[in-house]
Amino acid sequence: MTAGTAVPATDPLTLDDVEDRARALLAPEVYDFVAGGSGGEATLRANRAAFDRCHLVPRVLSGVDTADTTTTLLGVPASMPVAVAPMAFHAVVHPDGEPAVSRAAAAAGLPFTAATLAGCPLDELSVPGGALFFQLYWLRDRDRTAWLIDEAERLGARALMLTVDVPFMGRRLRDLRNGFAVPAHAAPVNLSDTQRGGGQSVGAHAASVIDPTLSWSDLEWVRRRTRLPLVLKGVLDPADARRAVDLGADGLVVSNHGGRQLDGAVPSILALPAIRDAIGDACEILLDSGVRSGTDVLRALALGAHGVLLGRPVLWGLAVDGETGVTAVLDLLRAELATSMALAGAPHVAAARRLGVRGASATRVREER
Ligand SMILES: Cc1cc2nc3c(=O)[nH]c(=O)nc-3n(C[C@H](O)[C@H](O)[C@H](O)COP(=O)(O)O)c2cc1C
Ligand SMILES: CC(C)CC(=O)C(=O)O
Repeated sequence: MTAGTAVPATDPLTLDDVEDRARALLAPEVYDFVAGGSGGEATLRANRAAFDRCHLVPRVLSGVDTADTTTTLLGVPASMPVAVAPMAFHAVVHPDGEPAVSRAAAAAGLPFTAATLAGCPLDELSVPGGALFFQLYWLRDRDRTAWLIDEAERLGARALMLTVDVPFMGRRLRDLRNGFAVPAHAAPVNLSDTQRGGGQSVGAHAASVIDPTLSWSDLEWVRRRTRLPLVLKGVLDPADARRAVDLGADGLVVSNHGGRQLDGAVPSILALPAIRDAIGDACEILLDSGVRSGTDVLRALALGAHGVLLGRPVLWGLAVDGETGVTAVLDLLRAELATSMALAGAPHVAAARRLGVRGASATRVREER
C-alpha cells in the first residue's frame, strides 16, 4: 500500500497489516524515518529474507494443545520472550509517545526499553508493575552519561543496554531526501538543555551528542559504574561477543539496528548461531532486526536466542491507535507465537530453544530433548 491509500476494513491479522494501516495514517516523511534503513537498504531487506530462509523442523506426537510462552528476560518475568526495543522519538508517530508504549508493555507483561533519546522524562516511563530496561548512548557529555545511568538505577531499571553500533548515524537516504528533522514535540528531553537539537537533521543531532570513540576500555568503565545487568546492543561478531562476556556483560543483543546502521551488515538471524556457539550460555542472548511474526520469534529461539526485541511494529501500533494499538500488536504477536510453538510441538520456551532449523546459512542441528 502507498501513502494515502484507504485503511483496510478488517482487523489486522499480521504485524505487516498494522504497518499498512500506519503508513496510510502517517505523513510520508515520518513513515520513512521509522521504516527506512541506511544506504541502499540491502540489510533492511536481507533481515526479512533471512528469516524466511530459516526453516523450522517441528516435532510431532508431543501432545501439546496450548504452548506456554512465559519466560524470563534478564531475570525479569515476561509473558513471552519479547521486550520492546529502544526507539528514539516515539512522539513523531503519536502524541501519546513513550508513556503509552510503556503502559502497554507493562499491561502485556513485557519489559519496555526506554531510549536515551526518549521524548519524555524517564520517570514517566517507570510504570507500576512494569519492567524498565534503559538504553544508553555513549554521549560526548560524560557527566550526562553518568547522570543517565544513575537515573536508570534510581528508577529501578532492570538492565542497562549500551548501544554499540552507533558511533554516528548510518546514512539514511530517505531522511536526507525528505529533509527530515525531529519535531520539537518529540525532542530528547533527557539530554542536557543545550543538547536537544531543535530543527537539526537527526544525523547532525546524533553526531553532535553521541561520542564516536566508544571503545572496550569505556565498557570497563560502564561495568564498574553500575551494578545493573549490562547488555551490549548491536553485536554481530562472535569475537566481540566473547570479549563482551569476558568484560562482564550479562546480555547481548545480536542486532544490525534494524538495517539502519551499516548497510550490507549481516542479518542478525544469520549472525546468531555463531555467536551462540561462541559464548554458549555464558550470558543472555537477545536478537532484533526484522522480527515480524510469532514464527520469527520461534526461529530466533530455535537458533539459540533467549528472546527478541521488537522494534518498528510497536511504533506502527502506536501510530494506529496509541496505547490500544500497541496492546493489539503485542497480543497478536503472543497469539502467533503460541500457535507456532504448539504446531512445532514445543510446549514451552525451553523446548522451543531445542527445535531444529534448516536453512541456507543458518543451520543448527537439533539437540535431543
Ligand atoms: C524509529 C527508530 C528509532 C530507533 N532508535 C533507537 C535508539 O534510540 N537506540 C537504539 O539503540 N536503537 C534504536 N533503534 C533500533 C531499535 O532498537 C532496533 O534495533 C530495531 O528497530 C530492530 O529492528 P526492527 O525494527 O526491524 O524490529 C531505533 C529504531 C527505529 C525504527
Ligand atoms: C538518533 C538515532 C541514532 C536514533 C536511532 O538509533 C535510530 O534512529 O535508529
